[in-house]
Amino acid sequence: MTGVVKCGLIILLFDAGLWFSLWAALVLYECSTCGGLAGAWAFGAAKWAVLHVFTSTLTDGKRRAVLCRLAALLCLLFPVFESGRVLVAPPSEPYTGPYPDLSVLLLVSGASSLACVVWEKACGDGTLMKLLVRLLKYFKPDTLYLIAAFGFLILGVVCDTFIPLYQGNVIDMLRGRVLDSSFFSALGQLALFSLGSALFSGLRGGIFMCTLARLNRRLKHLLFHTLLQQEVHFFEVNNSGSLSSRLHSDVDKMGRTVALNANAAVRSTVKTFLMLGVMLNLSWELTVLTCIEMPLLAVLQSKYITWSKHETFSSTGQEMICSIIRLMHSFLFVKQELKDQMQECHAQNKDLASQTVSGIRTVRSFNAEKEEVRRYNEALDQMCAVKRRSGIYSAIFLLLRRLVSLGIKILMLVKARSLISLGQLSIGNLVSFFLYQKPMSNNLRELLYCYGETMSTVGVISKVFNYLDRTPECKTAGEFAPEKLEGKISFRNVTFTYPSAPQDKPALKSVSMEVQPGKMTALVGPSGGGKTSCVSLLKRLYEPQEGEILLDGQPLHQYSHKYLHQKVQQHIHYILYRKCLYQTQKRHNAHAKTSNLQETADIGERGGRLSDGQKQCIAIIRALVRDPQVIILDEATSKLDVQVQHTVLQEVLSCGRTVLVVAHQLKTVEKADHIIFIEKGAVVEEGTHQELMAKRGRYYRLKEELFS
Ligand SMILES: Nc1ncnc2c1ncn2[C@@H]1O[C@H](COP(=O)(O)OP(=O)(O)OP(=O)(O)O)[C@@H](O)[C@H]1O
Repeated sequence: MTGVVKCGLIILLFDAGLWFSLWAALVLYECSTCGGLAGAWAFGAAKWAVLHVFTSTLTDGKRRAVLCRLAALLCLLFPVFESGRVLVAPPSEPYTGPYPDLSVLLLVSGASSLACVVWEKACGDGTLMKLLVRLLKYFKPDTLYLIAAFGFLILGVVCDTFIPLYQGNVIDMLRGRVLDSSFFSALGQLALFSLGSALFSGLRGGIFMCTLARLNRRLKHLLFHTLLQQEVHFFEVNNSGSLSSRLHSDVDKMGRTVALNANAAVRSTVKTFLMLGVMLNLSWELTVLTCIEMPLLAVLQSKYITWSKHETFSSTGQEMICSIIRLMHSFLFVKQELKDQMQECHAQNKDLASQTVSGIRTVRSFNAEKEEVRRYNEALDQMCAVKRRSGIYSAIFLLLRRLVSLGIKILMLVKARSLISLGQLSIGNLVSFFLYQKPMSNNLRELLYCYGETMSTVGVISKVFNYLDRTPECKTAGEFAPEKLEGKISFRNVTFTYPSAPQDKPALKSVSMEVQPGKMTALVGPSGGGKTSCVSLLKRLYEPQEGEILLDGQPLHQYSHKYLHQKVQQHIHYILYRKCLYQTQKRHNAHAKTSNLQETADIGERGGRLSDGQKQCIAIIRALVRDPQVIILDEATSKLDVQVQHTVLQEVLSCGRTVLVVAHQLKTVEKADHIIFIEKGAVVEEGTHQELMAKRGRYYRLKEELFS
């Protein structure tokens, strides 16, 4: 048992002692009255002062917020409740003050402890509250909608609350000899409240849904925008699946949690208090019996949790108090856990099926159909097992819940019989009470469910906020955008290590090279030499750790982002829409000459119905659409035949463009004005094809190796 729980119990006992002292004094001095409401408040205030000192002594002066809250509740709940009761439903005899009543003591102690536990578990270290407050700020543009929705919610709840009361009144009137006019007026009021409830609930629901849709749109837009600002390395360490899940399911979930749960929590809280007031007014004895049902169900639930973890009903020997403390937190959590598992299984199954279908060519070539079916079967079995567990859970819990409800109902009927025979309760009142009982339990259950749901989204909300708060780790672009660009590129002592690679394994080591404007320069070398890394740096996908890259003598990062990416283009196999293809086709006749693509042709998903050569043609021509001054071709023509390669290169080299070619086919680069040989991240040799062949160095040997 934790120290705080021990202290809490001692405070509860001490408070009970103070109550008993008051009652003993009343008996001793034969007082029939104790100052009425003023007496209740004076007793509460005096008790608060004593409990405050006692709590400080107990905790050696260390202020424990939870214990202070408990002391305050123990002292103030009673006078607040009594004042409300006397003001709302004045008793027939004058109120005498704090009277000796054990049920009052138990009720106050129980309600205070429960409130503290719920507060402690719900707010904990304040993380949840901070996250929720931040999330609520995103609702700011919809403040008016929210005010309207909550207004309708409260009106709907008030109407809802009075329906059973009027139903009971109408039933009472059916039995007695009452005037037609009173009967019809009660019926009219009942109809009015029912209509009001339906109308306000409908309006509330509609406005909440609209607000939620607007919030989702806002959050998704913001998150998508933030994600697209991140550096490339971010996308290397976060896979696309998890980012897309953040963007879609997580944002939906967090919006839904706050909007719907806040809606449900406010509705249930207001309803609970209103109903509790009416029920206490009808019969406090029956109300106490009703309130016992929920904690009992919670105990059953916690027992089930123990059973589901150890697969046995045997007692774990845990102390009762500890399990009660954990109770509120764990209530409905098995269900939540199973729900999470089920979602995970769904996602896995979906992922597996879509991976297999999209990679059907690979599956077929490896004759892996049977293996894929087996894997899918395994995933389905897992899903079945979770569903079975969930089914067993539901069946057991439903049975126990029904038994508890039945037991409580029998007790209530026995008590109601004696109250009716004593003339303290009418049949109509009893019917009203029963009509309140079920919604009351539902409200409490809904409150706990909202709490569970909100707790389960803490992780989701903080993950989304982490992404929203993330500042990209790349240099911000400058504003430089000259009218004329020659296209001269210089690498000066560039050293670069990929963020995800070990620091002692640089991809480029002190690379210095020049790409002359209006000329074709080729980067060649063995695989993994560093050619693509040069291209990535030129496109500012990464920043070099040392050295600099200049474009027409200006550091790359000084250029405006838009300008740089308009003027320096790389062909990329990035098939988006067919529309894009035909825009391209209109501007470049070369497309018609090279790709043989018909306007009506369906290119399939991600251009799956195009040949590799056609894809390369489209990629090059699309890069040309923006009329760049510098064009990068990284293995861009490897799938084209010699004739088409020639047409494409002619098109690319027209208009005095600077062309940087990366190719393994040395035939392609022979025509280049300048060839740079890169190996192990360093420039090994450079010159024209003839110069390098005459030199008989690495270029010559690579060509010989390829030829042989
Ligand atoms: N995203 C990355 N993260 C970490 N290391 C990388 C990454 N991309 C490339 N590398 C490493 O950097 C080195 C240079 O790779 P690069 O892609 O530039 O070579 P390349 O010459 O273009 O090879 P290829 O001709 O096969 O395309 C290699 O050792 C490679 O493993």
